[in-house]
Amino acid sequence: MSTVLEFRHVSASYAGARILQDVSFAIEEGETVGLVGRNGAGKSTTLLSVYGVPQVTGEILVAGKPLRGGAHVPTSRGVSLVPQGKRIFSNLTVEENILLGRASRRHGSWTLDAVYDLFPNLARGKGRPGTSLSGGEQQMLAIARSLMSEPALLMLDEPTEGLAPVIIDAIVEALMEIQSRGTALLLVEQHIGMIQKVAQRYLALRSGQLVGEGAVSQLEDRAVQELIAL
Ligand SMILES: Nc1ncnc2c1ncn2[C@@H]1O[C@H](COP(=O)(O)OP(=O)(O)OP(=O)(O)O)[C@@H](O)[C@H]1O
Repeated sequence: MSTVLEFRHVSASYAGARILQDVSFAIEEGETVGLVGRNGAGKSTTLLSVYGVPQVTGEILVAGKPLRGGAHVPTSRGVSLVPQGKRIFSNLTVEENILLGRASRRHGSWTLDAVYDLFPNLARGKGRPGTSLSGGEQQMLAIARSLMSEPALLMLDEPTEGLAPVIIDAIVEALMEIQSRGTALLLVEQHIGMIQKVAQRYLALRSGQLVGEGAVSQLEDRAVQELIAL
């Protein structure tokens, strides 16, 4: 099995303030990993480190090779981020927003038809402005856009934040479908239930340090819950 993303002794800071400290982990092809921890633990910073948003030391490897260069590099090598806040463009239609994801196109099976099969609501609203969709549909749109780059690893930053339970169920189902096609997922979520449904393994951050990792079944353990203060 090969590694899609690896952090080796990664530290990250914003304007000299250290946020992540000596974080090391690896994500294998096709697996789903939940990244948990309380507010401010450094979960988003971990995802953004792949794009060089904070200042990073240590080594980040994508598909086994060290990452260097511009922000497009992770995407062209198979890592895509669905950011917190979705970043849907209001001046573009739903379909135009989806097609933006093709900028770094690799070979694969995520065509427009395939993402419309996954999210039929997007097909029905494809001519509408992206931001006219509901919050849940905009989240689906952000996921669809990322899939167009044919990621080997899709990273999602709190994809269910602020969504109703019925929409969360639809997102869970879609993530399971994406997973069944062999895409690895790195999922930042406050909803532990969501991680338990979708992920096989968890990584726990506290104050910028990796303080635990293991099978998701261990998230029930009192000791683990106390560690990450869920
Ligand atoms: N652009 C930035 N400049 C300076 N500090 C930042 C910046 N972004 C995040 N931080 C700080 O880094 C720390 C970690 O934030 P981060 O967003 O990674 O945490 P998180 O675990 O994702 O939390 P949340 O669940 O609240 O999103 C916080 O103290 C935050 O204030």
